[in-house]
Amino acid sequence: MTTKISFQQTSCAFLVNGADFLAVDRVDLDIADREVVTVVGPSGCGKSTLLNMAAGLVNPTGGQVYVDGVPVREPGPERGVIFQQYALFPWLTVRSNVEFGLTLQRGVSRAERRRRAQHFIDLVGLTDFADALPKTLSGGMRQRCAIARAYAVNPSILLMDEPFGALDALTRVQMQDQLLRAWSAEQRTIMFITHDVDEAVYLANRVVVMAARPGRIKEIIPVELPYPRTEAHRLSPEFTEIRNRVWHAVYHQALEEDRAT
Ligand SMILES: Nc1ncnc2c1ncn2[C@@H]1O[C@H](COP(=O)(O)OP(=O)(O)OP(=O)(O)O)[C@@H](O)[C@H]1O
Repeated sequence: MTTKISFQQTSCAFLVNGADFLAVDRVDLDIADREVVTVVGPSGCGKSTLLNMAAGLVNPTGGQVYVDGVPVREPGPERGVIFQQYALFPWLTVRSNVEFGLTLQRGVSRAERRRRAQHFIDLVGLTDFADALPKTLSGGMRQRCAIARAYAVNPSILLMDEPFGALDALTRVQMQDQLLRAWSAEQRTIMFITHDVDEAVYLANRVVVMAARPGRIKEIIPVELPYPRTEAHRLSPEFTEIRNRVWHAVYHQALEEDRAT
C-alpha cells in the first residue's frame, strides 16, 4: 500500500515562559493512501499540533512530515483542513462559499464550479439553503457548509480537527455517514481528530491513541470492520469490543498522568 502521509520522528516544541515545551515527541506514523486514521487522546496531548504539522501550519522542530514523499513546508491545495470552528464568508451565500475555493483553481469552468458546488451542497443536506447567507443558518448548518466547501476543492487529503464537535448528536452521526460516503466515492486519505471514542472507531481503519506530556503515540488500534459501515456495525459486539479497547487505552493513560502530577 502506498504511504500518503508519513510522520518520521516528528517533534514539536513550543517556547513557553522561556523554556521549551515538548508538545509532540518523536512521532512515527505512516498513513496509507485512502486510509482513514482517527486520533484520540486526553486534552493537550498534541493531537492538533500533529495535524497542524501535516497541514503545514506548524513546522516540526525535529524530524519531518512527508506527503507523497515530499517534506511539508506550507499548506497546499491537495490538503483540505477542516476545524471545529467554521470559517465562512458572512457576505457570501452557501453556494458562493462552497464555490469560493474552486474560483482559486485554474481551469475549472463556471458551469463545472456550479455543478461541483451543488453536488457537495446536496451531499451535506443544504440543498434548500444554497442561496441563504450564513447568519440565517444554525451552527450545525454553517459547519456543514464549511465541510462542503472543503470537499468541493477535491483535496486528496482531508485533515479534520474535531469537525463535528459542535454538532448535535443526530447531525453528528449523519455527518459521519456523509463523510464515509464522500470518502468511498472520492477515495481520499483522512486524518481525523476527535474526543468521541465512538466516532473514532466508527470512521477509522486505525485509531491512534496519544498520551500527553510529552505528546506521543501510546497505541494504534486497528478497526477490523468492513466498509461501508452502517448502524448495524455501531451496534455489533465487535464494535463494542474495539470501542472498549480504545476507551481503556485513553482512560488508563489519563489516570497514569494524574498519578504522575
Ligand atoms: N502555539 C503554541 N504555543 C505554546 N504552546 C502550545 C501552542 N500550541 C499548542 N501548545 C501546547 O501544546 C500542547 C498540545 O496542544 P494541542 O492543541 O496540540 O493538544 P490537543 O491534544 O489537540 O488538545 P485538545 O484536545 O484540548 O484540543 C498543549 O499543552 C498546548 O498548550
